[in-house]
Amino acid sequence: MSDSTPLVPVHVISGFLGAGKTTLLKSVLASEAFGDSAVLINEFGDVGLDDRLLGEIAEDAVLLSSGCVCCTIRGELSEALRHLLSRRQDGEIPAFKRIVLETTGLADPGPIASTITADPVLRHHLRPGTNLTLVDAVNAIDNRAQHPVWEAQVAVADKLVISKTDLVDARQVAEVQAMLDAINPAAQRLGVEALEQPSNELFDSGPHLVRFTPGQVKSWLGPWREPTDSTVGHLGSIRSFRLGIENEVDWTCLGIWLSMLLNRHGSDILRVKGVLHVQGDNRPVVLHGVQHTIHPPEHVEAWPESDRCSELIFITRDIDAERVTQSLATFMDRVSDHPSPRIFHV
Ligand SMILES: Nc1nc2c(ncn2[C@@H]2O[C@H](COP(=O)(O)OP(=O)(O)OP(=O)(O)O)[C@@H](O)[C@H]2O)c(=O)[nH]1
Repeated sequence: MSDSTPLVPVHVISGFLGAGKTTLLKSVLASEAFGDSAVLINEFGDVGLDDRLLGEIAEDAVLLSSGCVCCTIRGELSEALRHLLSRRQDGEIPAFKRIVLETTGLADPGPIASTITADPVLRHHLRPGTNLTLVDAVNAIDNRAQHPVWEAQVAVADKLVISKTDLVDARQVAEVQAMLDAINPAAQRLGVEALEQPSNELFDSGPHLVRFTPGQVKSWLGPWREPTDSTVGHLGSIRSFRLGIENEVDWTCLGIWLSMLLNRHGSDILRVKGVLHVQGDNRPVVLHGVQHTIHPPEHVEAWPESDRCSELIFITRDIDAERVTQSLATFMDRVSDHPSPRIFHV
């Protein structure tokens, strides 16, 4: 486990067609806070409309007046990322501190993390960053009903922003918010001002970037909102739940169980986040994963005095809390040499 890393984060702007991704990217590019970014736009089809909207962008990476490097992905993401790195290495483009990737509106951003971590070259230079998902307030309810990828985009988000709130009434915004609470209660919510005046807050999440004070340790898991009765009715197949683990956790045992779970059900475990009290370790360990990928666990400075209970948050498709709780409890019981902790879900 490493405490700090020089790897360049790859942040992802996701959201269904027309949600406002390019509009946000334009604000990002105009903002001084993001002057040292490389921007990748993943276009669907042959004609890159967004790059025309952003200005004249050639197929190869170009330097924008903002100081950012921008290019369009025509082939595989891994190739585009390698190309960007080799051009940086050769001094053809300036060094950059982050990569911002705008996906197509039809993309599931989940596999992007594993594209980076599974590639032996990319993982030496890059790491997955923040998944930011835009949700169009006008069309969210219909999009959810008709396009399963909409739910996947919401489920993997670290941060969610509702766009176009100016075009709907307060009741509709509240309904969209409730829907998001039901799917991904742990994602941080940013207000619409985050789109107009982008700040570092857009892409700051992840254990890698933040040095927590003890009081903030659990806050990394995000604000947990209990789904209300009115939202539970239309949860669909995606659900979220929290596992609490009392007493210290046998890290080896938990690691094996999680690998087995993801190996078998990875495509249905959309997101896992956790803060763990590991046996023999005084510092909290944070863990996060997206689908098949679990990122290397990292230490956080210290626990708050009052609460050392481990927590894992799951967002799953067609897998319920009872099953996961039972599976972990049984595995710990049979495999761990240490007394089994009490495991419960909420
Ligand atoms: N009224 C209003 N319009 C918005 C807002 N955000 C984006 N738009 C408009 O919505 C339209 C689509 O925005 P884009 O930024 O192109 O959306 P996108 O997600 O990049 O779209 P695709 O590339 O097709 O997936 C544009 O006309 C934007 O000006 C918003 O918050 N309010």
